[in-house]
Amino acid sequence: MSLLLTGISELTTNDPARGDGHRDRAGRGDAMLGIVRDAALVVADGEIAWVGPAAEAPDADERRDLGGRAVIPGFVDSHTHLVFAGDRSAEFAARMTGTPYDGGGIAVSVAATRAASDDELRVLVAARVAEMRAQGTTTVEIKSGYGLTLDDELRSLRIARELTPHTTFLGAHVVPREYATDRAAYVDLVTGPMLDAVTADGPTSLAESIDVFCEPHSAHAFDGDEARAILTAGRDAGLALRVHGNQLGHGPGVRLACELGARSVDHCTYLDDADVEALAGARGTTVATLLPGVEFSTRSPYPDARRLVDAGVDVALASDCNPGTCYSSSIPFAIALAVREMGMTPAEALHAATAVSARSLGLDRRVAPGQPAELAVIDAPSHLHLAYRAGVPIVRALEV
Ligand SMILES: N=CN[C@@H](CCC(=O)O)C(=O)O
Ligand SMILES: [Zn+2]
Repeated sequence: MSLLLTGISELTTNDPARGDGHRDRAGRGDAMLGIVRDAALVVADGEIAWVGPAAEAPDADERRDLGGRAVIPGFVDSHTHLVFAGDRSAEFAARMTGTPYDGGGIAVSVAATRAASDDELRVLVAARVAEMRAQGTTTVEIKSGYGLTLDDELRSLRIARELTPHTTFLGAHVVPREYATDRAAYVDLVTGPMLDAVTADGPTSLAESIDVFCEPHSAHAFDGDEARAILTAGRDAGLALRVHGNQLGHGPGVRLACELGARSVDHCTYLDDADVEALAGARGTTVATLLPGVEFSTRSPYPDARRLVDAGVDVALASDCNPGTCYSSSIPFAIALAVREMGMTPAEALHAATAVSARSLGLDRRVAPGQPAELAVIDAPSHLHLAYRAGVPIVRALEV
């Protein structure tokens, strides 16, 4: 069964070979979006079968007129912590009156998550994924990290795997309270029995990647040496690497991620020149994933996306949906913050939340024949409205 979608005022393909590209007043272009105006699309068996100008569209079994709306690739949310129970709204309220974030609240979510049943967690995670889809996210990465025992980490990954193939083992989220006086024993547990169990049925059977919260500015997180041990063990076990780095202050996370060939280093809030140079040198391998919902929710300075883009760094945007630093699953919110607060153009922000975040998961997010039909539709004629109409629910996954 094939479906012809017409009435598309603007189709973002993420294929620079398409479209003519436009420049804004500062000379910044949108050629990377590969925009086709007055476009049509044919979808068959869940895949894109044809893309082009409506005037040249072929016939199909069914037709649907989108009434002059814009169509974009579905958002790829490449950084989330959806497997948790409870919330930390009181911690958020305290931050708004000056209490700084230091990662200590993660223990509260660990306790609530351990206490929840499998079915309770399953219902919570499924609802969060549905909430994301209703806002245009069609692909999601989900981390473990609120279990922090072998059994609780495994069940977090199993539940996440029911909803996405893009799962990440984050046993090294923080050192749990029961190991506070013997951090080395916890690193041994993560790099030994936990990692063995995660990869027991084959390297990527339960987790695609391993991640670590590398943050010397938090007493709860891991320093550079601990992070190196965790990441090299994960790499030796066949997992791709992701890093939480440079969130609360300058630190070794970004350079470690670039050195070890991580797919992504996330946060990148505090960067010195050497970090930016390392990221630019790692272009094509390591993506800098910015999470502006975190700076919003922790009252921190926003990362300087303009500096990174101008230096030639691959910059992605993701939500970091989690109960502590950002309980927002909204990629349109992240895009609006990136444009308003971080110096990205609307085109750069959309590209970052689709093509570049996809690359950080090893995916191709172009709208092209043969690609999965992972699309979103905007109740507006162009992608500019994503940031322009901030806070208004105008984008959703396109059901085809
Ligand atoms: N920084 C570490 N992990 C999360 C926060 C988790 C939490 O506070 O519950 C983050 O990406 O910001
Ligand atoms: Zn995170």
